[in-house]
Amino acid sequence: KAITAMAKQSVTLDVLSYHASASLDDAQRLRTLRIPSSVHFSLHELDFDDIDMSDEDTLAACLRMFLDLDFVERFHIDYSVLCRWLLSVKKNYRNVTYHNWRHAFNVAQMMFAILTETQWWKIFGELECLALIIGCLCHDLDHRGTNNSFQIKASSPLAQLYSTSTMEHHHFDQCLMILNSPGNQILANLSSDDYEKVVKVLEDAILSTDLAVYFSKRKPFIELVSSERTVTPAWGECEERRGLLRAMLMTACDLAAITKPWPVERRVAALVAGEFFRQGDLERQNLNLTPIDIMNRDKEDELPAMQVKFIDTICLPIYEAFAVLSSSLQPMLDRVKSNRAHWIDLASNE
Ligand SMILES: CCCOc1ccc(S(=O)(=O)N2CCN(C)CC2)cc1-c1nc(CC)cc(=O)[nH]1
Repeated sequence: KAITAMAKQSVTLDVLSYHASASLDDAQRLRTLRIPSSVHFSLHELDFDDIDMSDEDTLAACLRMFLDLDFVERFHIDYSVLCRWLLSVKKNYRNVTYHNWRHAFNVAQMMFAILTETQWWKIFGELECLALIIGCLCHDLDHRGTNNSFQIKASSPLAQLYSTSTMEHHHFDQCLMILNSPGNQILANLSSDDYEKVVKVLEDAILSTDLAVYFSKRKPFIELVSSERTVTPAWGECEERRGLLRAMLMTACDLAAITKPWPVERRVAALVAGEFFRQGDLERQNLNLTPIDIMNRDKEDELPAMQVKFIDTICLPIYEAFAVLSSSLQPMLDRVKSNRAHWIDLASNE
């Protein structure tokens, strides 16, 4: 108990020292920006690509999402606080190859696009939509570019704090810390009842991005989809069904690069590979371990075959289920299949 408390203390100090709130003039500048429309930013598009956007554009696009989902009015969010909160969230992503601010931003945009294109925002209601968007923006906060098994193998301070879903618990911790930091409290004007509901949904959403949790929830979700075939208004009254759909939505948005046009998928896969290979290097150098294949630079030419396995075992089941639930999501499934064909092509050319 004492050890855990000390570990928490030392990690918290380490994390607090890292936790940086946005500077006042950054927030002031963002505050005075004119915010273009969601059409200008293509925020409703399922094939969205952030490559041509500046960091400032991504922040303006987040403000646009909050404005269009009516969060600012409905939850009386102070606009300056929202600007500072967005900057603080962005600042607490590290400069790693893949799990950085751009990844979080893309996940949030995909959530916005799916909730609006399917009209499922009506099923979840404003509170749960607010939690989902905040959850997407915060779901990988302070990621170090290494996965849960690395934390355990390195017996990192985070692994001493959380033995399961190690990183995801840390991302949630960081999310709460920023939400409770002075000048960043975007939920300050929620009733305590609403605040508690948002935080509960937020925790479930962020913890759902651990693929281990996805594997445990996927079977009941697929059974629900095959019996229900569509999301009816009745789901609005069923906490269990909404919880399952929220969890699957987080995974679908987290892995959505696989559903994007080939130029996007191949670019993002290179970032994922870069981060995996760096972890493999760390495992060799620091832990004196031989990395698993996906993180082993020496097996780089097997990457296309790995992507095919990733698509078959993890991606196709969830995007097939979503295409059944809503025909507006069919283009995502179609692109997963065409990306699979590209990876097969590259795998056979080795
Ligand atoms: C691109 C570099 C290789 O990337 C992969 C290699 C293998 C597998 S896997 O499905 O076999 N599997 C996943 C679960 N692990 C525990 C064991 C390995 C997944 C990926 C992959 N993951 C993501 C999510 C971060 C994105 C992405 O594009 N590709």
